[in-house]
Amino acid sequence: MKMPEGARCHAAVDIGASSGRVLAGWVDDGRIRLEEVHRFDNVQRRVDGHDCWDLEMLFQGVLDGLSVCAARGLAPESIGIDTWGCDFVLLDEAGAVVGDAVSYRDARTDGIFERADAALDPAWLYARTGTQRQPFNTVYQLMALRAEHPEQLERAERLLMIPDYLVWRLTGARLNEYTDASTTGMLDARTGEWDGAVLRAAGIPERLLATPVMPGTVIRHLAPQVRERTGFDARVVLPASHDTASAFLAVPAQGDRSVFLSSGTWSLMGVELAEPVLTPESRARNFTNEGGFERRYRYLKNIMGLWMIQSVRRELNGVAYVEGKEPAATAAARIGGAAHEPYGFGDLIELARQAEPFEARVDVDDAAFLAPDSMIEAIRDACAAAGQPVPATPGELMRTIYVSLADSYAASVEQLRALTGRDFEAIHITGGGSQDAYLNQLTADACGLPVLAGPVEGTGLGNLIVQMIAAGTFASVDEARAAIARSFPIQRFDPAR
Ligand SMILES: C[C@H](O)[C@H](O)[C@@H](O)C(=O)CO
Repeated sequence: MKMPEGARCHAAVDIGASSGRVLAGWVDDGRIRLEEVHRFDNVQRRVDGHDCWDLEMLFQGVLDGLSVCAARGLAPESIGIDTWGCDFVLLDEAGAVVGDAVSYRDARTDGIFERADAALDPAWLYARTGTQRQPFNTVYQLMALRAEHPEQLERAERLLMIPDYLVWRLTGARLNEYTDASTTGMLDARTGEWDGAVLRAAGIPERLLATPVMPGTVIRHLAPQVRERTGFDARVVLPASHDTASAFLAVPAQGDRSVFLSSGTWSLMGVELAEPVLTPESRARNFTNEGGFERRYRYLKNIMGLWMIQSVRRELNGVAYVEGKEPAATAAARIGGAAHEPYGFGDLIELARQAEPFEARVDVDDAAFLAPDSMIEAIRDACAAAGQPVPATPGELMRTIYVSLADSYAASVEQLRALTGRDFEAIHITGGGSQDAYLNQLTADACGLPVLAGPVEGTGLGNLIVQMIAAGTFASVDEARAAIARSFPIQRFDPAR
């Protein structure tokens, strides 16, 4: 696709748990155009007994992508970065990284609630922060770090979330962006400021954190050494740095009768609200109140998502999730996996279809599925423990995941109705998972609502529209969403009953 002369180009750096992308985007004749200019791997490695992100690899991937933009004549006027939430980097006074960027799936927070709850009463914490209870929330990761390496917290001067860290590498600005800060479990949900009482109770030094900066803020130009490497200059603008915040912005819905589902490694299902919901009922259902663009709230549930499918696929294909960890092989062999290797996602969907009417259900939100040595065994064990049929083939295993995910979506929609008092007309699914027609149909059937699938580029697109709003191309999120609706195909799935 050729960018017309005079079009204003922006670059979205969008990094997920297994890969990163650099997208160039512009508006042409009222439609948003996108081009993926670069894709790079995001690999975790074992460092000192922990699963860690490779920060250098990520930063080089960003620089490579920006250089490709310039080489293709798509030098952007602004750049925004979004990534997954909860994970962070510590810097010392001189700007050296302290410790490692440990992944949220690392075992350091196993059993953390037993160790943390006395200091951080869960009901008290939820009433202040409105953050769902997940062992990998930044606040719990920091408590685990303090127990293992108190010297690191003492040495550290600043905490940057992963996108903040990359912004710092690009510009030299050390800041904390608001939407990603809201995944930490340390923000006051009402004010959007760091909650001093929570920080003190958790033993986290307040000096680590700076006043959260809102998405849409223009930060700085690229640092001189970065400019030299990329071959152009640009402003770095804060998008909604948490990828889920960006994904929700890209949902082409108007009004408040839609459920949003950002479908990728996680399934993030919820709605946009003007105020947080901090009630005991909301806590009991483990809904989270994450911060969004223009202080809107993303009221949602983190559902285990396509991670279960990705993990089974890796296991069947004998691929390790973390470099340096042996992939589990025996479980794949037990269900006849090796016979068909390598499996693509399309193969697995087809096998699930062929396994119908097999049905077994697991609670996809069970912590047993967060980072098991073998996802295949974890699912089979959960079925056996619940007296369900135990999947014996890759197809039956896939059916179990699909049916269980659709059930979990249906339960979340019911809970959203009860907790928000809203009635819903449709479920909008964005992200890579929106391409899975099999899951879309199961979701429509289980929820009894039409599914509107697309755009596939949820997170990157949301990143771009905040840059476009900052540049004055769109006057509002509603205007940008209307442009998304006319720019990308949306596929409809009606419930069978
Ligand atoms: C830790 C998860 O990645 C996070 O909670 C989720 O919201 C996300 O960032 C999905 O990409």
